Amino acid sequence: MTTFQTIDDLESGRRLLVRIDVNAAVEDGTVQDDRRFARHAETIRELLADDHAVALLAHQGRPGRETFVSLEGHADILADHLDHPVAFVADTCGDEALAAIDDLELGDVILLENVRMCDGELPEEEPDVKAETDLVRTLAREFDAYIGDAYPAAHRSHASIVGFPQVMDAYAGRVMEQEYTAIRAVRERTFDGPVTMVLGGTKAEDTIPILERLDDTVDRFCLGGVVGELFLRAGGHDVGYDVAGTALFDHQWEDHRTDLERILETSRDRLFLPTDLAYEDDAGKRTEVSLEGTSKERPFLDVGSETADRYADLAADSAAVFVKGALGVFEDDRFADGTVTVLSAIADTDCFSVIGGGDTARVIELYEFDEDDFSQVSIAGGAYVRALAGESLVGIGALADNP
Ligand SMILES: Nc1ncnc2c1ncn2[C@@H]1O[C@H](COP(=O)(O)OP(=O)(O)OP(=O)(O)O)[C@@H](O)[C@H]1O
Ligand SMILES: O=C(O)[C@H](O)COP(=O)(O)O
Repeated sequence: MTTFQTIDDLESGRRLLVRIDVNAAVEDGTVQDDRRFARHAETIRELLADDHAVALLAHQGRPGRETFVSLEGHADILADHLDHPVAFVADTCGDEALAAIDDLELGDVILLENVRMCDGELPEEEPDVKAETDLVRTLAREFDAYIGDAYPAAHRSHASIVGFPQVMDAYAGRVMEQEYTAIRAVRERTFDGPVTMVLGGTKAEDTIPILERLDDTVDRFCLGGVVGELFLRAGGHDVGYDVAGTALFDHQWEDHRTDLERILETSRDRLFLPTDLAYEDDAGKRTEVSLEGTSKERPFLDVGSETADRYADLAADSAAVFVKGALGVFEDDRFADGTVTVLSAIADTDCFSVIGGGDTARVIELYEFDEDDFSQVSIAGGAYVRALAGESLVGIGALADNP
């Protein structure tokens, strides 16, 4: 078992650099979901109770995307959860940040600007390369210790995840510790009956390794969302094309076509694909169409009800169900039916269930599911499924290697 120091091992009254992950859905510049904030607030609250000074480091979105915004609003949300001031600093490792860090006193919390605005944070590189970045070299000397709490980003070999533990005393925060322990326990379980995985969402790069690596654990994969459409396209159907300028489909098709076609060929008996899809008609209403009636001129935004019912039956008949990624654009309630139907079936049975995905976990709140109806809800997406598939996460490895 991987072992790392946790915040239980910290002496009180230290100056701490704490990497959290409050990356959230953002619309028109505003954060739409506070689940990750609530979880990290637990770690920060404990650190404050032990009289530490806390500087938070976090990211939001990726350069070039609409969700790549400042963390100013995030500081307010965090302060609400903590019921304690969180001062936002509009700089990450320049003079303004260093001045704010200099002023930091025990019991204070500051949030530094989006770390992905800093040179050196991206791209993914080896930890020793990341340790040499200006970001790490500059901030490391300002603190007594680094706390790695960003479990949802623990699969990314970025400077703020793997660089600091190379050069600083490092500890896991509560989110890192709890999510790691919970997924590890799931991996060790065996189930008396079929195991089903519902895979949707937008990221083929997260889904493809799961399909390959969970081959002997999962008996059936129910596919939907953008990923499901890409598989349908690999099977020769007229879906999975960029028709609304999103660059969600065609780029992923170019990058992953060979894998999609190969997996479809080799795992056909385990893959369940949509047999109908839903779209917005000219009157703005949800309309469903069977696969024979699809056209590449139209965006599909959800699986149809025949597919949703079939997936719900498979889930209800399972000993365990894992969910990653939504089956449709659930943020629009016209296209939430697929995801909500399947989650309702899972909630209504007593199978073991894990719901993961930073966006997907939002469905629970938006559609008023009771979290207790699921065995576990992870705030992570890519990290959760990689860990479930037995991959080691670089962010965990970095904390474990810390002397
Ligand atoms: N057909 C579709 N077209 C466009 N977007 C879709 C479609 N189906 C699902 N989505 C979108 O997929 C998103 C969830 O996918 P994502 O890959 O971000 O999954 P996640 O695992 O929940 O999150 P993360 O990996 O970021 O933690 C939702 O916001 C939903 O709107
Ligand atoms: O939301 C996530 O999955 C993590 O914060 C990682 O974000 P990324 O996929 O942009 O690296």
